[in-house]
Amino acid sequence: MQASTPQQRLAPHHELPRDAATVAAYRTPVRFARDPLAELEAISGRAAGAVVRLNLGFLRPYLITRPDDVQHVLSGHADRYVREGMMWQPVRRLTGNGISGDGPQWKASREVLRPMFAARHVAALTDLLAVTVNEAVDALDEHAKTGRPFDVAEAMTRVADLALGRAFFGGGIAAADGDRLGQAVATAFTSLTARILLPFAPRWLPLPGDRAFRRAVRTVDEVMYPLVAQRRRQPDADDVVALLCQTRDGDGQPLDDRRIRDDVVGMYVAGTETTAMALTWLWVALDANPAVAERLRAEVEDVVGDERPGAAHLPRLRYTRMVVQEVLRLYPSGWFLPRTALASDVVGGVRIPAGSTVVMSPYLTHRMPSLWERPDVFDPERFGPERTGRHRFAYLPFAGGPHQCLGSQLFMVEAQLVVAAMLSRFRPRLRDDGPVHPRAAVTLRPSRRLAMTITRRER
Ligand code: HEM
Repeated sequence: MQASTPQQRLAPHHELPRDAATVAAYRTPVRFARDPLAELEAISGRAAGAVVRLNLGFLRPYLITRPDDVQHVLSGHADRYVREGMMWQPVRRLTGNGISGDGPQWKASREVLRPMFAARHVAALTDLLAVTVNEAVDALDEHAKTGRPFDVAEAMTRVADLALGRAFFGGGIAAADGDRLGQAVATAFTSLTARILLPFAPRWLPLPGDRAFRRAVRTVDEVMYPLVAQRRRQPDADDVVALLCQTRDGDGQPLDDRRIRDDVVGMYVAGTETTAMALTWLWVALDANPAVAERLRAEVEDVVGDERPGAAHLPRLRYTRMVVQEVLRLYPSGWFLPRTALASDVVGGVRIPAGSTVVMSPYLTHRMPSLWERPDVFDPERFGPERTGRHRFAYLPFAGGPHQCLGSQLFMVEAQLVVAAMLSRFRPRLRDDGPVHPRAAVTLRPSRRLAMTITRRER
């Protein structure tokens, strides 16, 4: 028998599972509370891809960043990990247990919803999206006339709300109800922060934000249920609510009102804030990278010129697509993905006991120096056609595995249209109000308000 070499003895697959090194993040509570992202980035940098356990005092999640390990949890062994605990429990009080849940109810919802996001359907939706985006960007013209700055995040939220609103509700929702729904969902989300940060607080213990949350959920119901009733009376309408009203479940039964309400709200929650924040970061990235902005402007000029951007322009807006992909690398709206382990497991050589919380973070994986050359540099060329061979889970703004985002194609189309509509009409500039960095909320938000001024493009 041949003796093993030291390298063979050290090879990870020969090692016995070990306990994770624990990082006492609670020892630096002030730093952690002030800027959890920066702390997590520092911890992830020191761990260099190893699975570590964060001791946050009240919660001790395992942090998983290496693509192989992320793939293990999200895809290869996804059946061992569920969306329970941490942020999921509170979110579900808004969205119910369908598409944003897990288990059989989630599966049934996913099967019903997936065909609605197939390429064929997205292509059919593109014209509607183009009209919506063009209208929303037209509305900014007043700022070009007056020179008055506007809040970028608010403007992008409006575009995202309108776009998904039209796709989901067609003309079936009055503008005022659309605004009420958008605001209620946003309020419900922000008022959940305390519940998300204190996942073990019992339901009976009042926390800040609880009342606002309950009010917001009531508003969501007041808008949604009448809408479902209306669509049941108009079965030929062509939008997502109408399609759901016509759908039968696996047993051939129509979907009940509650299920339609839950899945539409679940998709709305998943798709609006994420889109709005990604579009907001886009302008931050362009402002900080004038050479990229100039090349983008030239592409839009060349492809769109004086026309109104639409489906026909999209295939040629190649650099635009690369820029959007790079925005999602540095600023992935869905920056953390928590799961609960159903059974004990071994990930990256580390023992994960049953019941543990594990957290994957596209934000951290996208910034690992072992995966990305000069990870802090904004460089759309990373997504050029010749760049292949990357690990599937090195880049995961839309996650992966069975819960992979349903709206990724819709988002890419919308983002290309927004860039093209903005740059074919305006020259945008952010007001210089000092540095801005990502702040961790349910999505990745800018650390301060961002004021934009626009002037009309000279023809
Ligand atoms: C920049 C835009 C977006 C980002 C970064 C994003 C990101 C994500 C991520 C990371 C997940 C996986 C969550 C998990 O694994 O627990 C997800 C799921 C989901 N996303 Fe998106 N998303 C975006 C836009 C959209 C849009 C426009 C829609 C439209 C409806 C949408 C609908 C969904 C749905 C329904 C799920 C749940 C899928 C499931 O669990 O089966 N997303 N998204």
